[in-house]
Amino acid sequence: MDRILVLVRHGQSDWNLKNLFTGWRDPDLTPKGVEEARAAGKRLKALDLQFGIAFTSVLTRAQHTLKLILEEIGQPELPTVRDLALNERDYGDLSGLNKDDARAKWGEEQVHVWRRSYDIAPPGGESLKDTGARVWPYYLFNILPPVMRGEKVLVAAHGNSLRALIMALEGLTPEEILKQELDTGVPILYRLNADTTVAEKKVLKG
Ligand SMILES: O=C(O)[C@@H](CO)OP(=O)(O)O
Repeated sequence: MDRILVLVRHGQSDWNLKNLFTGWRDPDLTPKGVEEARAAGKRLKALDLQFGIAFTSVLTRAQHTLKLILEEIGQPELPTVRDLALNERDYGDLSGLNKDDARAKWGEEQVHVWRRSYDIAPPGGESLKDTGARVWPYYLFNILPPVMRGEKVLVAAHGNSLRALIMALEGLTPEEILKQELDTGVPILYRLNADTTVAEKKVLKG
């Protein structure tokens, strides 16, 4: 039996383009982001996967990406669950600020720690560890069961909520997850073993 899980970060958002901390704010995709999402759909279509269920966050950029992928693969009516457990890491007080302005104000090093450290949260926001504390149980109780039943599962979410998920899925250490960057609109296909560990990982880049 195939146990297939596909993770995809949303296409470029308006605030990715403007270089703003986004978190739980809700910008839509740019035209480039729309293209990235459609291209992701085309790459998945070429694999001829019939998905059984999709999961996404409550944020527009992830839902829009999912909608475009589902159109491309010819499954626009796929049952979809939306949950804020999959939302982007909450950037707290940094939300809406320009990333270069933040570096000028607080310094390169501090901003890097806020963006990529495992357990240091930006002021008023979540660390990756905090994000994992909501993503991991959601994965275990909601996403993993259909995968293990053989339904192919598609998850459209965000850079840091997916980094948290990947950390658990691949058993990465806090040091290893620091270096993991996810491209917008690039699906990652996992095939799982019967014991839920990863048998195979493919990054579906154009
Ligand atoms: O702004 C955000 O919410 C995220 C993702 O775009 O940014 P970062 O690259 O700092 O994790």
